[in-house]
Amino acid sequence: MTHDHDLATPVLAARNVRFSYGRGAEVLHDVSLALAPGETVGLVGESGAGKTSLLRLLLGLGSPTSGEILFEGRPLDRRDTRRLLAYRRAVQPVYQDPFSSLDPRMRVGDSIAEPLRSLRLPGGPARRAARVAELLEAVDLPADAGERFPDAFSGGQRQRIAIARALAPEPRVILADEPVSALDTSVRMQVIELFQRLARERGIGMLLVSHDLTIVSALCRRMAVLEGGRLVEEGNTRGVLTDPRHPYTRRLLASVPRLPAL
Ligand SMILES: Nc1ncnc2c1ncn2[C@@H]1O[C@H](COP(=O)(O)OP(=O)(O)OP(=O)(O)O)[C@@H](O)[C@H]1O
Repeated sequence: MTHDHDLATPVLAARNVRFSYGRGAEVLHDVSLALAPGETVGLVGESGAGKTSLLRLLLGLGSPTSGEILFEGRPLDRRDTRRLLAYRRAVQPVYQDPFSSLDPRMRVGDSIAEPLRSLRLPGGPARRAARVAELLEAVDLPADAGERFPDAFSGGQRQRIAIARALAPEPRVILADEPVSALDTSVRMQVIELFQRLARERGIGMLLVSHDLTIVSALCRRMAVLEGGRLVEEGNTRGVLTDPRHPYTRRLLASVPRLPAL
């Protein structure tokens, strides 16, 4: 696998994206957002703003009604299977609910190894087992965790397992939809710290959907604000949180009980 990626080209971008579910009303109106290599971006906005819809399109789980999703600078072509495979390896999701994102009948090690198989990464069983051990260590889980089933683990541990699985194909970006909001407050910060470490040590880019500005300010250098399907503000997180330009962002900030320390 080569790692000499072009540092100037965004890994993933939405360009003038419009989207509606079936014949329903449009839920994304001309949204453009780019993720540079290794960049951490927070996507915030109230419930129904379109955050999850945008994430789904970036994950390839649907197509924009108009506009494009660009991977490494070029639109995705469904017929180009080689490039599609590279995209599926490079862009990995982490979901909100770690209780429904893992197959309860599969041993944790098999769940983590599953993307290696389905994304056709080279290596046989021995190499996969070594990789699973490495991934468990990367997310601070004991080596024997791979032998057990998901029900042996707490919510925070399950989210670590989901993160290990997302890391398996050596992604360039992780798209995380409210990855800690289902967890107990006591373990939230630990999972956030894990994301921070992965971004720092592995240079993995991150698009983090959250309604929690404390988390966004801890993890994301840049942030974008969606309101009613439109990107109304975007910029350096510190800048946006200290000097919000858009009235909607000001209201969002005002609704946070305690402003994150900047
Ligand atoms: N499967 C669906 N079919 C039809 N409409 C949908 C579907 N999923 C979402 N919507 C609608 O699309 C709009 C945007 O929803 P979306 O889930 O993307 O927002 P969100 O910002 O992620 O909200 P939340 O924070 O509540 O998850 C909403 O009006 C929602 O009702």
